[in-house]
Amino acid sequence: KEKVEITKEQQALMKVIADAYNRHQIPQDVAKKLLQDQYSAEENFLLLTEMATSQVQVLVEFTKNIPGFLSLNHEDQIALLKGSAVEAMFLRSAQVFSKKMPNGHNEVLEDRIRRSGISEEFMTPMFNFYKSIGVLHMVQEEQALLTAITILTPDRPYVKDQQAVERLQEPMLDLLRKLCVLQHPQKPQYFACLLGRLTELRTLNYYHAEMLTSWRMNDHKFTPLLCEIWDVE
Ligand SMILES: COc1ccc(-c2nc3ccccc3n2[C@H](C(=O)Nc2c(C)cccc2C)C2CCCCC2)c(OC)c1
Repeated sequence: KEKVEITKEQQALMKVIADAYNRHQIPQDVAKKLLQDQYSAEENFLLLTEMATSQVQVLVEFTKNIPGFLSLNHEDQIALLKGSAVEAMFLRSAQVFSKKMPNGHNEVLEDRIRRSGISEEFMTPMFNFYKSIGVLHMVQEEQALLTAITILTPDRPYVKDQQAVERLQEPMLDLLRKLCVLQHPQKPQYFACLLGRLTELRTLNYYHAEMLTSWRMNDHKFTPLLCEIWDVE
């Protein structure tokens, strides 16, 4: 039986990533807001663009705390952020969706999201992903590492020095693997399962632009930051 040990430097890395992740979180209040009222498709779209815009801003702050990220080539830093922002948004949404709330609130939240204005065809892939994340019951550290690993994906479009990104991603993967063995000893496949979620996450990239342009309303307005990050307008 392999004895898994987290080294001193891995403990330090975990602390840096977990602290940065906790510091840079949008409050859960979007779920509370959605539970309070049933908004119109227009109001929901506005809420979505506001949430997504602030999510990109906190993602940049979180990424700056990833050891070594700021020493990457500057164009590559932009390419990594641009390439992972949508996935980080869905990963964050999945985490918010999976949070256990008082009786019936999770069902109300799902219903509000189903009727938010998003078109029918995208609900299945989106909720399938949310539920596949939910059943994993990830701890904060795993969520933080998974977000860092998503950002540090070497084969994003336009990344020039992929090796440099791999060198930053590898220690995160190694640490996450150890954490999974220690946190979920009864689930030897847990680490592989987490990485499988990242593959599922990439498929949502293909849908996101159409999810937005097909939102049940006319004249979809986006912030300049979202035009940069989302393939819209
Ligand atoms: C591109 O299309 C999307 C993306 C995300 C969601 C989404 N899934 C959610 C799961 C739980 C809670 C809220 C959830 N959201 C939106 C939200 O704000 N996501 C969110 C963001 C954007 C940043 C940070 C953090 C979060 C949670 C609500 C925006 C207002 C209408 C209802 C969805 C979505 O739902 C239809 C469609």
